[in-house]
Amino acid sequence: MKADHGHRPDDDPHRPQAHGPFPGDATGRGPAEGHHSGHGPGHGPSGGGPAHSEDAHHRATPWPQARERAERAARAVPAPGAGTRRAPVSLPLDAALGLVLAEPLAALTDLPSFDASAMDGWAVAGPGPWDVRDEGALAGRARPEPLTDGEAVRIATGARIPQDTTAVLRSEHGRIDDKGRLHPAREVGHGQDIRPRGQECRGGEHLLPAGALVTPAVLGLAAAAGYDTLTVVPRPRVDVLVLGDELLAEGLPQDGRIRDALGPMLPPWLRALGAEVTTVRRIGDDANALHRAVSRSEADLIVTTGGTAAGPVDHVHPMLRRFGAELLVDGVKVRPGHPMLLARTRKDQHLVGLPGNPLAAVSGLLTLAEPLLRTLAARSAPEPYALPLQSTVPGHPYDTRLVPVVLRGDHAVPLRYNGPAMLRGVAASDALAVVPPGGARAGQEAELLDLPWAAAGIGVCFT
Ligand SMILES: Nc1nc2c(c(=O)[nH]1)N[C@H]1C(S)=C(S)[C@@H](COP(=O)(O)OP(=O)(O)OC[C@H]3O[C@@H](n4cnc5c(N)ncnc54)[C@H](O)[C@@H]3O)O[C@H]1N2
Ligand code: MOO
Repeated sequence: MKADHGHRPDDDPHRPQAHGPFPGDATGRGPAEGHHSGHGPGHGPSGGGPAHSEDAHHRATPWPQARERAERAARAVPAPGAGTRRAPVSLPLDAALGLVLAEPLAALTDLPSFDASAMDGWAVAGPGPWDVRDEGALAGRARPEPLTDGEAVRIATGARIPQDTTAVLRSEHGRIDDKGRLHPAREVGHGQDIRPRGQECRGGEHLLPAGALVTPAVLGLAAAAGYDTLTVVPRPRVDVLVLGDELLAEGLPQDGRIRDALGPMLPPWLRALGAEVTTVRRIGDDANALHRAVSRSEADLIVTTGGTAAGPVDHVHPMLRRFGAELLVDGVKVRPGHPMLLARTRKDQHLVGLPGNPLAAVSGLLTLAEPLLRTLAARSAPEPYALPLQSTVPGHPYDTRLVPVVLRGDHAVPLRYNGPAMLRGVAASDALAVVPPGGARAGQEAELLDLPWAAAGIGVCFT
């Protein structure tokens, strides 16, 4: 399929910009690289096979709707009670990081669970000066003896307050005279520097709602509130099937064969999107192997790469037909990545077909796999945000473009090397800018899709 798709981008009348630098684009564009913006189905005599006819283009879903459909598809998976969607699981705290609470986090105790000192100093009873007891109260010790009026006892931050304490005097605010009596350097208010039991919450109180993301702070709160395990929505399971006979797993590209870029890229990216990657298989251009792999898969989502177009060995559409799968999205009005697709293979299983061109595959990942996985994992959508573009980005006449950008101050700087077969731009980028049909001028705001590691760092988002 890779030898010749029969497309000739340069012939395309809808190509919005010739090769060459973007007007006003400081970063320019990669050498001799188009974004295939116009080699859409049915344009010109070399427009491709039947799957790429005018019809195919009309069938294609506008980009925003494609994302909504992917979300809706996940919402339509029947709830766990019906025996399909995976039931919530109880996991030790550290294993729950990055997942979503399946039930509200209710405090298992009052917090603090006893009246405690907020400062190092003395617990005092009544107005000073006070007689100081010999023995002090340290954090973590059992209940200290009650104080009597006019008495003080050394106390550490976090230690239990003796009964009848009226305040804590900070160590820097007290002075002991030569007779061993404690004098306040300033007035001490009633209850000062005492953290009363239940100040943060009462036992049973809801601290966080179901649906909250388990962050490191949530793990801390859960531990403080008495939890050893958390009940969370399990990660959706994803099987990745990499198609293409031309792909090499190692060494230098040679003899017309190229390195598989998606096998190494997709599993960690999918994990960053909250998935558990259960299988990664390279299955060449073998229609039967593809059929077998799909029929055996028990994953919530199957992701295939390549084979979405209409070449002689593009097996994804025929395989889906053979399965009687329901095509929910068959092509999207987005560049790169327009042949991407979403199908329902079973009532509790979906398939996202990513195009083989690597940046087109990224586009499909963010357009279809991200909303689907996010919704299956019960995570909320990131707040949409936009920044002005530092330079003009030409658009496709009808389709949305996704363009790698770096974020510099309050601007998004479009990157070169953004062609569908290139990863050089996206590898250096922080986000993809959503460029509407017709393009965007310098200074115009563009919606941004953050790459999952851009804000959080690799260590955080890949756990
Ligand atoms: N007649 C037409 N041909 C094509 C059209 C079209 O509209 N009409 N669309 C083009 C577009 S756009 C894309 S994108 C590709 C999508 O094709 P497939 O999904 O069938 O992908 P392949 O043909 O298998 O591969 C395309 C390209 O990507 C390379 N590739 C594939 N897998 C990998 C991988 N794992 N790592 C690195 N590179 C990979 C492959 O060698 C090809 O060069 O179709 C166009 N054709
Ligand atoms: O331009 Mo294709 O849409 O590379 O994905």
